[in-house]
Amino acid sequence: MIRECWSPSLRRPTAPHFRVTPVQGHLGSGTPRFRDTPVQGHPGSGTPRFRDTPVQGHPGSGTPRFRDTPLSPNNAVHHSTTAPSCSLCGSMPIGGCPSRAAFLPTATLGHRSPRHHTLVRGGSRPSPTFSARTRFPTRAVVAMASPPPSPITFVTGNANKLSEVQAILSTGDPPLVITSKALDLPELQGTPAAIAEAKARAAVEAVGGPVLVEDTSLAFSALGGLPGPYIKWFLEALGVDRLGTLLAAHEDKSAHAVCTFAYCGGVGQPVTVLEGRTPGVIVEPRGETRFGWDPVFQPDEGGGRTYAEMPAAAKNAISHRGRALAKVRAFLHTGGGGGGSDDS
Ligand SMILES: O=c1nc[nH]c2c1ncn2[C@H]1C[C@H](O)[C@@H](COP(=O)(O)OP(=O)(O)OP(=O)(O)O)O1
Ligand SMILES: [Mg+2]
Repeated sequence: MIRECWSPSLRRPTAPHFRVTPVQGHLGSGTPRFRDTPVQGHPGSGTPRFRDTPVQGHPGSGTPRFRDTPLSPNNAVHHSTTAPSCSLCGSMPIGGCPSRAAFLPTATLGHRSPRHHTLVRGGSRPSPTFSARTRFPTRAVVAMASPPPSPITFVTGNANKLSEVQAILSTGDPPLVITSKALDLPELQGTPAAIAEAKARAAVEAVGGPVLVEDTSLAFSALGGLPGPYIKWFLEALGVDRLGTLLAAHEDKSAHAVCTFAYCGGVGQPVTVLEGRTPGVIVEPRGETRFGWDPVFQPDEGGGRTYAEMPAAAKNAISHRGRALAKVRAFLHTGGGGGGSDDS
């Protein structure tokens, strides 16, 4: 079986730009996954973007590290304000609602850096039910076009990711409706595609319906692609100011940001993986320290600015996340997600 995806700019596709090809026997899942296989004429199709690399189970990966409790509609309204989040990586601490926010011990979150999750506005500790780490706006509803699969839930523990995804999907053509759920899913070691797929499988078990997840990498050319999907831990260990020291001994400061989305329509259904990437260089930090490694990543197409120096819309227009979401939108709106598209 081959599914085909088209450029998002084409409402009625006329020419396939890439194919989403099933791959068997990945991670012992028993069901095929799909990988995004470059074909003729697709930008960046010169080399395969995914490699099938066996992934070993990561200790403790079998279960989510944090539990979450579904919010009632009332809660969703109550939490409609912006939740506090880690100023460095965007992770959201317990109590996304400012009126109920509380401190969460750094160790509980697996964050070793004291700069993470230390500032959370007042309120008491949540009830034991909320051993999950966060509450945050759980409704990311935007205008609905031709409905892809019923509500798609974007599962992430990162408030900054969520807001970028909301902004991109709501302004895109066609717009896409998503809801969201704050869960910190287990992350395996392996390729970005393998990690994203495993996150999707964990997410679909937790949500029970169509889910979208993503995993973000920052790959340094001089280091053979590392930190890659492990950037989160390097960022936490070094802080954004010292991230560049990893390249101190190298002249080549080039890097690329990669966003790997994985979509799964339901429990037991195949996972589709779609990737966006943006090339750039690692520089001394410049701009607002708001989201992860934005201050040290200067995209080649950014006019000399770092991501952190760019307005949100400018970043989204060329970002790894924007590019990946363009593919996600095209995939879903051409019936790839199993929803009611008439494109055949
Ligand atoms: O556009 C971005 N600009 C700057 N930094 C970024 C970006 N996107 C992700 N990041 C950071 C967040 C995390 O430190 C690491 C990715 O790790 P990653 O596991 O994908 O994210 P996460 O754990 O925060 O959220 P999630 O619950 O969706 O896995 O890079
Ligand atoms: Mg993560």
